[in-house]
Amino acid sequence: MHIQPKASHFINGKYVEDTDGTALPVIYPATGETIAHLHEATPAIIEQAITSAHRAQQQWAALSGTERGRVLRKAADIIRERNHDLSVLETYDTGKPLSETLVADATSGADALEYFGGLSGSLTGEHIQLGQDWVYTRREPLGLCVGIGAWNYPTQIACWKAAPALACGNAMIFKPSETTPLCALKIAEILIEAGLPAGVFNVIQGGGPVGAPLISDARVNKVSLTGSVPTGRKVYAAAAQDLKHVTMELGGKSPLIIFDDADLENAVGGAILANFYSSGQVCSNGTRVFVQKGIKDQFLKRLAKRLKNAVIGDPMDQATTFGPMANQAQLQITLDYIAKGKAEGARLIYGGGALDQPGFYIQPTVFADVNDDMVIAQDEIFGPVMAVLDFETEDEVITRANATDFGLSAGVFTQNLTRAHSVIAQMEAGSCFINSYNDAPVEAPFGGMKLSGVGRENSKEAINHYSQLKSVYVRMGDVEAPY
Ligand SMILES: NC(=O)c1ccc[n+]([C@@H]2O[C@H](COP(=O)([O-])OP(=O)(O)OC[C@H]3O[C@@H](n4cnc5c(N)ncnc54)[C@H](O)[C@@H]3O)[C@@H](O)[C@H]2O)c1
Repeated sequence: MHIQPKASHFINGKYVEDTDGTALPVIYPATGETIAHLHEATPAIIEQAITSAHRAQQQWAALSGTERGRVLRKAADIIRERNHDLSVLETYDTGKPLSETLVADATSGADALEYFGGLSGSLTGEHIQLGQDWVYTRREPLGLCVGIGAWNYPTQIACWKAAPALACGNAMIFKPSETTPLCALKIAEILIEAGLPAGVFNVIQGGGPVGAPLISDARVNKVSLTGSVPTGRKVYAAAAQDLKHVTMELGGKSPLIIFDDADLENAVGGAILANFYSSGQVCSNGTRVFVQKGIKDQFLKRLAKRLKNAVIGDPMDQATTFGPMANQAQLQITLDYIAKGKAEGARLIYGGGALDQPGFYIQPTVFADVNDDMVIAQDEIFGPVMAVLDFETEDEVITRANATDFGLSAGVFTQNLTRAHSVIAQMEAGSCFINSYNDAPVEAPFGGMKLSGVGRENSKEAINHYSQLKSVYVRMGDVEAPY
């Protein structure tokens, strides 16, 4: 297993290095050790990536959808064959336990490539008869797309963006998060091995200073960002200068509503999945857990008991179910929020501190008796901190659940399915769950309302965000001009 990649960037089908770029250490979150060194893209690297992607796009778009799809499906097969190695790499990049990465990262990326590879041969326009004249539509690619990733799901994010973009005949330059630069390079390598023409998918490294010039380049037609709301505002504003297409997958502070009549074990399990998977670093997490008063005490008791079963430790040990945070900065942000929660008077019922060992480890943490106006109930923490809030009535909880500028996800646990559908229909959120939480199959649209995003990833809907329609009017008779 080679952790140090052959070079920092992957452009025009090859690894490329430019050591003039600022050094980017890759830190293994479980130990704090530096495991690889990469370099931020220089202006020369950025130009090389844009030139090669721009050139390769037209050749790629000229293939039939079926031919493009074959490449994507082959890449999906290779990813599945190498799932173990790719999962180990994802664990090195993020610190997430192997027990998670083996089932949720490369496999999810392969699902996206397989799904969009299957769809690409069926992308068609329409024929609209208008008397003897007619209109037909052509579904055309946007051109050159830029993908910018967050650090929590580096393989999945690269594939969720690349798969629909490439299926539609676009080229892509993907810039992973500067803290998790390794996995996207492997995806680029695999796509070439699967037959993708050189230059159609490129990876360059760096932070905001590398992302910004990509967005402002006139040859770029679309930007798809996964990141925080503040970054989303900047990227959206930069893209707006040239009215470029955007997809924005941003942050959240999602509500999970548990009614008295919920199945207790399922509700507790849902709350655990909604807060502690990937050590809480999931955008759609249901971190405001509204629990109806009648079930509250039992819920907290069972939750605390089940949390004791979390196995915190070496992420490479498959028995481990809770790994470190992805980086030191995020660990500190999370600890600061825990301190705020204590200072605000929330009742700490589980966890609450960092682990005294190397690496960025923190305990899964639960606060009860949280009020709507506490900072821990309002801000996205992006760490393993659950805020439990009490409620009494359905109307009350709907109003309080929606009282946020975010709108990524929402969940409800109840055995009354009429109520479940009615409550979910009133949630101002894009990705919702009934008696479940955080399922993200490629067949389902994924994305947020309000400040949580623009556009949708996955499902047939993503095709609309990586292609544009041209309509062509065809006159069969003579042109009748007024003069
Ligand atoms: N909705 C989703 O699908 C989803 C998924 C995962 C994470 N997220 C969100 O991502 C955030 C955590 O990730 P993060 O800390 O990496 O986010 P971030 O906003 O700090 O960075 C995201 C990406 O944007 C790049 N970037 C920063 N400034 C830029 C600029 N001016 N121009 C271009 N690119 C720029 C970064 O280098 C990084 O690659 C959380 O808010 C989380 O909710 C959302």
